[in-house]
Amino acid sequence: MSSLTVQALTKAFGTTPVLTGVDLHVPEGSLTALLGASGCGKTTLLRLIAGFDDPDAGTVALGDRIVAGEGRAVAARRRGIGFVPQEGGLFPHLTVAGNISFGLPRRQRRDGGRVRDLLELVGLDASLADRSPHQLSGGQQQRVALARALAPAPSLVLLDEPFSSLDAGLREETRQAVSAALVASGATAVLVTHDQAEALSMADQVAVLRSGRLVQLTDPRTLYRSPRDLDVAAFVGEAVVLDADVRGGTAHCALGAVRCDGDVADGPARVLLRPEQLRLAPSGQAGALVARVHGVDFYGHDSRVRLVLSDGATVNARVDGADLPAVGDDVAVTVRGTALAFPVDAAGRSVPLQPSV
Ligand SMILES: Nc1ncnc2c1ncn2[C@@H]1O[C@H](COP(=O)(O)OP(=O)(O)OP(=O)(O)O)[C@@H](O)[C@H]1O
Repeated sequence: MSSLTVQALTKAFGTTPVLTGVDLHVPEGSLTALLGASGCGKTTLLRLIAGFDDPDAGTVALGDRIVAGEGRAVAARRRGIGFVPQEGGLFPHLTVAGNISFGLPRRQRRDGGRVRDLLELVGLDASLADRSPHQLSGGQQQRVALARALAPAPSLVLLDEPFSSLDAGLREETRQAVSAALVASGATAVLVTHDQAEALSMADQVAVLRSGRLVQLTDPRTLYRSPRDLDVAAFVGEAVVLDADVRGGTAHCALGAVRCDGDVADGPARVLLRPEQLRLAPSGQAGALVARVHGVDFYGHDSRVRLVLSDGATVNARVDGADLPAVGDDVAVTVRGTALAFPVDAAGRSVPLQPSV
């Protein structure tokens, strides 16, 4: 396995820029999720890394070997990159074993032990080796596709929205199996997704792309807790955003006085909280702010309670437990933990806390 380093990568289709100056380093043996809205350039970046397309400028390197840019354009099949497409892309006329051993040298193809090891790696029973792809579930097909990609011990594995065609239950189970297989094989991997839960739960680091630019690259916890701007905040989870006046590190907003993270300048700001930071109790609690419930969405494991604050602002709280308030109830709201404050400029826009990557 190798590390992956992308530097100043730029690509346009005709006159439309699709990627602009993307810098990305994926350490050896780690998984990076490329996260972004539809059309932001995720697949294009993956294709440039794989060698299916050439960049206009910038470089792609596997370890210290440049495979694209600076006058080099190593062919896709010579990059030693494994690829897992959206819907498996298994060869329908080959068995599972035939698919997995397809990219192996002829001598190794007859080695049944290698296929069994790879099936075990992706959490599938060896008895599936003789089946045809159409005799497998969608999740099993994706695991076979990963086994096929890992078979020739590639320097890098690219996964292009590999779970998007699976239903919710199968998706979670397949994600866990794929994660475990990637870790066990020590693979360096890049996963394209527009699903924030997938990115946060699977990746060592998340690269957030917006309009062809990398706007933030960090570990999942930091991304969720300290997004660089409010758009990233809303993209990686539900956000409670309120206008505030910051004084001495405390934000005064419709939820009362809330301590801010880090050093924050005094002045107008927009503060970010997450819905799970809001605690609800029966109204009448001394000193607590009162809000009216105008909706409850029950999910089983937890619920979203939609609230209207006294100034008319609407916010969502995520609460667990079966003892939920009813629509129309007044509840006391307290805030747990700190808020992230984004200063507001003269035009009333919130200012990012960090430059783009
Ligand atoms: N071959 C092409 N020719 C012209 N435009 C293209 C080509 N491939 C992609 N694009 C455009 O480049 C932009 C980025 O596309 P890309 O497929 O990389 O986005 P994406 O983030 O992967 O989107 P999605 O999540 O919907 O797959 C889009 O506006 C798309 O229309």
